[in-house]
Amino acid sequence: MISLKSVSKHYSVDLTAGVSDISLTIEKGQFIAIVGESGSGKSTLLKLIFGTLAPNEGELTFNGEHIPGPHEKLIPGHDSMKMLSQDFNLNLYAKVYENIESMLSNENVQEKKQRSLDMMALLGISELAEKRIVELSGGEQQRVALARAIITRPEVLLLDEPFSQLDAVLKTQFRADLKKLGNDLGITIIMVSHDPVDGLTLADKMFILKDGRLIESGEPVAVYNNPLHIYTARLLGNAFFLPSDEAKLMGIRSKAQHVMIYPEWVQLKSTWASKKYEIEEIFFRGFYEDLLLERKGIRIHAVNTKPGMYKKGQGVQVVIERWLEFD
Ligand SMILES: Nc1ncnc2c1ncn2[C@@H]1O[C@H](COP(=O)(O)OP(=O)(O)OP(=O)(O)O)[C@@H](O)[C@H]1O
Repeated sequence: MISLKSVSKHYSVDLTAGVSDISLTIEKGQFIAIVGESGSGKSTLLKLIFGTLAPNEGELTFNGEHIPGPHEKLIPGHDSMKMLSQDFNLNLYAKVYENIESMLSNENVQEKKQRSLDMMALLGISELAEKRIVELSGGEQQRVALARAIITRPEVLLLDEPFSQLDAVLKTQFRADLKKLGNDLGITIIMVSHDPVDGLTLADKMFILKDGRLIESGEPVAVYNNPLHIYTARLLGNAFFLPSDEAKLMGIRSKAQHVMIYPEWVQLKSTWASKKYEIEEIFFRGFYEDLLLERKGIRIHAVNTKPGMYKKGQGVQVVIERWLEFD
């Protein structure tokens, strides 16, 4: 439904910045995460899709029709899409329900009221209806902004760093809200986030950007477990990398330059293939421990899901069950 063919956008001040030669498709109802390090072109890509930036080259279509750029429309931004940006764009001194209702036309006042009530109920903010925006917390404001964005039933919701204002608890809640909304309303959601966990937990498909280029894409589980690039592995997980000579000392034979291992691939168990390591440090992480293990001067990490089981300095038998090779 959204299609980009060889799309490039370069900013005149810096011709290396922006995005280059991006081709992709997004299906109706998909939850998409655009992930990449800072400056990789995530926001640029989002604005191109919305139509608030025009490409220098290539073509963008929505349901088969050209996406008009900012110079082709009186009010830039596609009519069937809504962008929820980091500055919530709320009327601070108006009440919550007024902020939400103001998105709808006055043609049918009764329907307008009902839709606004339904939307507040859906997002769990009904009890805030009569409060003014200035009286709300950042997380509550974010929900009102989301209600405003989706009350007009856009086909596509674009989110630029939607969790930036939220603490850990609210973030988890808001993630769940978004996932539910996508499912319940069938909205296509395209989210830009610098936190890979957002993409891994929410997205049906991830697009990985590096230096303005789309270097890989796919379902989160596939991209996480079989990244094509070191960059992606570094971005998505707590992967650690060993040069092949060090990997050899761990019992891993590889012709590639680097071996990449996720801590969860390191198993603490004794088999014919296990090697002895010393627990150099234990980092408590709540429901699990991150163990720093050392063998012949080389350090690796392991996940221990039974905190308290091991002591610092203890020797343990370790099997590295899986690794990936990169040149
Ligand atoms: N209006 C602009 N004028 C000039 N250069 C720009 C402009 N907007 C973005 N850029 C440059 O284009 C590149 C990509 O920027 P973009 O904001 O798309 O990246 P991003 O991945 O969203 O970054 P971040 O995670 O830091 O928000 C960066 O090098 C940035 O400096």
